Amino acid sequence: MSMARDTSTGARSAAHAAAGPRKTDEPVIRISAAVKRYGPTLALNGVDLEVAPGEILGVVGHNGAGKSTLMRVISGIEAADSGSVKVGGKPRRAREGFACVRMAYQETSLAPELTVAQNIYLSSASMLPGLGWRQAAAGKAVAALDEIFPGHGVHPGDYVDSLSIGARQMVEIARAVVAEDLRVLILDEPTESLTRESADALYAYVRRIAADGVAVVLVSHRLNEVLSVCHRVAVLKDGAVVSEHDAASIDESGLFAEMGGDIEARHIVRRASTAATGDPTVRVPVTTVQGAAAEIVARPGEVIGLAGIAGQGQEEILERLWRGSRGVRIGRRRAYVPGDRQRSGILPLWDVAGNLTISAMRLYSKAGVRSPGQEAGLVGRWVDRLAIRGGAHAAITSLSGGNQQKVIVSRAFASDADTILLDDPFRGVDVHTKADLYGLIRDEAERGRTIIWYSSENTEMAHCDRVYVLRAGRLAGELVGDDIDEDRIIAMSFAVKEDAKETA
Ligand SMILES: Nc1ncnc2c1ncn2[C@@H]1O[C@H](COP(=O)(O)OP(=O)(O)OP(=O)(O)O)[C@@H](O)[C@H]1O
Repeated sequence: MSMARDTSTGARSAAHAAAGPRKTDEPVIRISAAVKRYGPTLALNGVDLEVAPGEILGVVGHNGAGKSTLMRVISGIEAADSGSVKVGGKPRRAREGFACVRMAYQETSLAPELTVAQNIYLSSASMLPGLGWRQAAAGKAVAALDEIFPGHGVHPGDYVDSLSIGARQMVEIARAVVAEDLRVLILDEPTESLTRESADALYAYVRRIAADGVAVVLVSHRLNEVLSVCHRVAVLKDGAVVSEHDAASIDESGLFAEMGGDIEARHIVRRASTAATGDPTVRVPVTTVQGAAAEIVARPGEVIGLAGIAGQGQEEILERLWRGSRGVRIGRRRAYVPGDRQRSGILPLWDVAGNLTISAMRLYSKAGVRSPGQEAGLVGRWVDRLAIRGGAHAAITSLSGGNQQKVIVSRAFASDADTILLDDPFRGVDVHTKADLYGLIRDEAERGRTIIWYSSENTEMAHCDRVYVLRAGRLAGELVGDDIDEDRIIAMSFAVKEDAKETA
């Protein structure tokens, strides 16, 4: 169960002690001057990159820098418009792409209405028998999941749609490694939805296969994880590799600076609420870990955090608030920002403007007649405010993952909601943008809005005025103001003896 990121130096030195790239071998990936355009967007602008067998390469860069595009080109799903891309010394074959490259996607590529085993079959049919494929696929699925994520709890007969976002991510990774001749494994933001234990298990697996000679390319906004796990890091900016480093020779600040970010933005600047006033307008009855009746409350102008180990009831509280379930008190004007943009976030057939204004349309129409001018103004303001790369009229699906998430956040804040519910909304958003979003949350609270925010990143909770820590669906304690820090949240998430004191 996850709570925080592994920043331990122990993990880092262990990684660097692991077998490294095989310098004597030919690079397994060799890219020079790769260019890729999507209409007017130059997604790759002359990429040069080499990766050796057994090497773990980190690729970092801001939202829209071109990371996912580069990964699609390395896997051969898409061809570069120009330049040379070779894997295993050979160019891409039009239909197959690069057969020895497998990729686990940021947005899982699984078919939601099929089972885990059926999904494994779909992506690995060539290595499974025609007769008895069902059992063979189930066997492969279990073997891969057991090897990477011991104790995963996923059954091959489970329908993907019924799985949690974390379990789907595990299946996505397992699907990728079931391959006949795996020489390159690409992991695109693999840990955004994983618990800390699962992330650790994944990285242990990555080190094992790298030691066996598989090249691994890890794309992540979690710079601490990249530095812990990778041998080398390439920084991508505006579609080009602007620098490459041995992981041991650079730190997070250095990488961040090269990505083009403001280094200060990484540091949490707590801004205490000055706007929180009056009686609570939001009330949710809960039970404490000792079994007593209690309430989670929020006032206008407050930023309230829901914290603890993932899956301890935080999302259920948001859902009760969103639905206005029995016993819950909340105003009618409320907006919800999902973390799972694939399942409940984007409207894939609409453009950015449509996705952004859907909740605010009522505000900009008179007697049912819409006002395109006002809507365009609203969209323009939010596209500028959050620097949504792609602009108002781009198809939402053409945006990078992080930019799609910005649109969903904007949608909620652009509405007239006075309570905003945030369900771990910043997955896949780069560090710099996150800092902007923290500022946005605080500004909107100052305007009198109530923000209720679940985050699986405990460090983010320092932006809240008060934090409720949950354990096994119950309230384990409350932290206020400067007392909110990761250590206390973790202590409350696990504490048993101190419960009486915490919730007194
Ligand atoms: N299919 C597509 N159609 C049009 N534009 C695209 C498409 N895919 C990517 N782009 C554009 O190419 C640029 C690079 O996108 P890409 O997804 O590679 O960025 P990224 O670095 O992976 O971002 P993130 O960190 O947000 O996932 C963006 O401006 C994006 O809007």
